[in-house]
Amino acid sequence: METLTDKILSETIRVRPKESHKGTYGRVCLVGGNDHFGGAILMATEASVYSGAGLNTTLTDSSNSVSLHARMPEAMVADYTHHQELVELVAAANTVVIGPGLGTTATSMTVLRTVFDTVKPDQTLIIDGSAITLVSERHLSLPKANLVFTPHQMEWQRLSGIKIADQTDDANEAVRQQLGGIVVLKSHQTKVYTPTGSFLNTAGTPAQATGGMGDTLAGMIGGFTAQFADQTKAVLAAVYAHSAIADELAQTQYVVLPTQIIHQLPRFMHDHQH
Ligand SMILES: NC(=O)C1=CN([C@@H]2O[C@H](COP(=O)(O)OP(=O)(O)OC[C@H]3O[C@@H](n4cnc5c(N)ncnc54)[C@H](O)[C@@H]3O)[C@@H](O)[C@H]2O)[C@@H](O)CC1
Ligand SMILES: Nc1ncnc2c1ncn2[C@@H]1O[C@H](COP(=O)(O)OP(=O)(O)O)[C@@H](O)[C@H]1O
Ligand SMILES: [Mg+2]
Repeated sequence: METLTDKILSETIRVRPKESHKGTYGRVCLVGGNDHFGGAILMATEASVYSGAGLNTTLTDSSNSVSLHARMPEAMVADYTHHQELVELVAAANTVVIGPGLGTTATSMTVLRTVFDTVKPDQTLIIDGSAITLVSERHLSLPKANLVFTPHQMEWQRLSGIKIADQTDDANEAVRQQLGGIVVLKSHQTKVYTPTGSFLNTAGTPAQATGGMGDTLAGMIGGFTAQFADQTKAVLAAVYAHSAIADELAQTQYVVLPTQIIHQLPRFMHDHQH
């Protein structure tokens, strides 16, 4: 297993060409946030915006619309129960993030099915949080797309059937092969299983153990994959940057909040562009 270092940042985060516009930096569609978990999709969206994705649209419960706009006028917002709008916005995206705060109700399931039925093989689909739980419990078949799963250990237990104590590299990689795509197995030492090898993230700190930290990572992976061509490197760079920023902040902070990581992103990416 390879260890992730700063190198992945300079290999991935490109100096922006002068001749470019918002369309150059990708469209991200973020789907989630029910009437109880609005904060999750808010953090995912903010992470994608601050990572530099050119256009960001959030599909969520209508009760989250005002708070989302108030925090992030940069993002567009639509109601995820409007079927046609959901289909059109998902179809127009380069990257789709589904799951942060989506919940596991009948509405959550309808939204997830619509997204799975709409995505195409050239799109990147990040499956996080409740979406992983729904896929596991309802045995949903997965769409053909560049799939990125971002489970924590309990969500991986649900999805893979491997108990946390038995989550060895060989067992995890075997299930990744069945699923296809990339698996970001989140823990105090996150491991990323990809078709081209496995990677260990030694960055990160217990100061990160706060609700919303994974929602933030999902949004960052959205922003990075929409902008940077090599999808595997984009995922690895997002995973590393998320923890490396937390390590910087933890030098002087007891806890690091997800939104604090988000607000460091433009500065951190500036310092590591190549
Ligand atoms: N502000 C918000 O709106 C928040 C919404 N959230 C959303 O809530 C939904 C449910 O997600 P949860 O993860 O809370 O619930 P889950 O029930 O999926 O997982 C949490 C359980 O897994 C256990 N666990 C074992 N190993 C773990 C590990 N390495 N990391 C994390 N947990 C581990 C925990 O102890 C806990 O019992 C998701 O859609 C998520 O996006 C959470 O992200 C919390 C914040
Ligand atoms: N002790 C820890 N050390 C390093 N990273 C941690 C630690 N605890 C949590 N994290 C990181 O925080 C994130 C938690 O993700 P997740 O459990 O999905 O959070 P949420 O769903 O609440 O947003 C992951 O990226 C994980 O690696
Ligand atoms: Mg999570």
